[in-house]
Amino acid sequence: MSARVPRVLAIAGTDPTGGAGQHADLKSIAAMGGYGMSAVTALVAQNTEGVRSVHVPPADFLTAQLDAVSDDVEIDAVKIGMLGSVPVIEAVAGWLGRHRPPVVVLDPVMVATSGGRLLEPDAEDALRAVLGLADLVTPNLQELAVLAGDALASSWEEALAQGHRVAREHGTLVLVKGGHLAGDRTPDALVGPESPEPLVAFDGARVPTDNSHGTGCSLSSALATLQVRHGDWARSLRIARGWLRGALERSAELEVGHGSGPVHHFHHVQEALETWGTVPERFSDELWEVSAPVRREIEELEFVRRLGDGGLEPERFLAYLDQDLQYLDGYSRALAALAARAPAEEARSFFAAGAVSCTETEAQLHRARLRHAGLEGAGAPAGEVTRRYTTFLLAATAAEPYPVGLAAVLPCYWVYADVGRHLQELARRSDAAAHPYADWLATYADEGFQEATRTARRLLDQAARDAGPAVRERMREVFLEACALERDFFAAPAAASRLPGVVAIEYS
Ligand SMILES: Nc1ncnc2c1ncn2[C@@H]1O[C@H](COP(=O)(O)OP(=O)(O)O)[C@@H](O)[C@H]1O
Ligand SMILES: Cc1ncc(COP(=O)(O)O)c(N)n1
Repeated sequence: MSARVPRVLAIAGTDPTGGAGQHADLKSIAAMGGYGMSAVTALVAQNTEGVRSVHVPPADFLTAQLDAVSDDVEIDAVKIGMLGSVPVIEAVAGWLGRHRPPVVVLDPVMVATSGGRLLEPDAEDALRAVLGLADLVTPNLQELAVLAGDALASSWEEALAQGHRVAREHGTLVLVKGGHLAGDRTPDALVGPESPEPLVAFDGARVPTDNSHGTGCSLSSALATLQVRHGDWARSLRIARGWLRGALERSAELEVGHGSGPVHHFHHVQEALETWGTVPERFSDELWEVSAPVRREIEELEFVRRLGDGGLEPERFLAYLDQDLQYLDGYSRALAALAARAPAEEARSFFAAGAVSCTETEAQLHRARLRHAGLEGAGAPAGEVTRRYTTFLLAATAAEPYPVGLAAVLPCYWVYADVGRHLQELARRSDAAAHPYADWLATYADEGFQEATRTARRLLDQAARDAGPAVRERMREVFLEACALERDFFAAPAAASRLPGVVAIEYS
């Protein structure tokens, strides 16, 4: 199975009402996850009620379109629909001879569901002659009879026999379709040249609707796209049938035209659109907004104000650093736990690298500062807030769903980066000739840290998009709880604290 987006070219006529021809093809290709392209064989003035007139541009112009595509784009599959006339059939056959893509599906369009002729009568032989160029041919019952040179099949068994004859004569697979059978069943079967027994057959109840304009076009282009993905016609047909059934069932929602209306190609996207509507474009924007009061409280803390203006007593700063060092130990473990649970490689690498950076870079910087002040790192026992915050992080990252763990670790990046910007601003405004913490504050504004914050935020938005409403609600709760812990952490050194070797400092 190929993970790439299949590049599928539809060679077909037009339908200005968008339900059949290449318009249906492009929608079906996209609906099946492919990238659709189209070359026009004929311009058809038609609607859901009938075909009014057909204009066939010179065959050379079709060749020019086809060459323009194949000279530039690697084509994974071609779906051929309305060909219309002998010169057009020859142009397509000539091009296929030069640029045969791996998958070729031919829908031998002859007459529209609404009744108008789409193939000149003298072109039937020419069309028969090119059937062998296709891997799969998808005639409806009437077209099958013409290709088999027989009368319209009056039963499913007769249709299968005709399908086998066509398959044997042209050495290709034939999809025998039961859409035009009388009765309330719509079977489809794949028949090969070797045996009249179908390679695979599906049956299903007819969807009670008149909106079958473009079903043949839609099914054949969906099959071409799916075949690139799966390389298995039976599997492709199973998927395409399931999708087309939904498109027929939901066709009335479109309210297009007065005749046999089009099918709803993107019925399966409707629900996704409704879900997306409930998720803000960036979930993190919403989190940021609800956390605004806590962030204001942080900015107003005496510790933060004094750190910003440089007036903070060194003992309190060192006590803060000492607790932060112990916090980093827990944070690093939480990031490692999150990395282990990250669903994709990017997030796994990012958080694993974050865990390493906590212990190798940041903790080392803290230790160096503490040593510089004559203290060994992690001198005081972990304070109550430090313990509460790290326990919370470890529980969220290890035991809650991955998006919730991510919401727990994000404030440490984001609130920290934000507080850092605020502190830098305070430092710039302060008249302290030599700000004692200037170099330390500069690390907050470090571009690498800001970039890491942006990445963590993007990963959270990604996780929120894939999560359900209950998980998003929990993400909101946990994010707010982490913001409150950030506040408490900054507030803690405001209390007197004690580090070994430092007099009269007590950390709460
Ligand atoms: N009312 C319906 N209910 C369920 N499936 C249908 C219905 N009408 C057509 N189909 C399916 O649509 C596909 C196109 O079939 P058909 O209508 O025979 O071809 P065409 O559009 O080329 O005339 C087939 O898979 C057929 O089974
Ligand atoms: C340009 C064009 N191509 C094909 C069809 C067949 O449509 P249907 O699938 O309804 O038979 C059509 N009506 N118009």
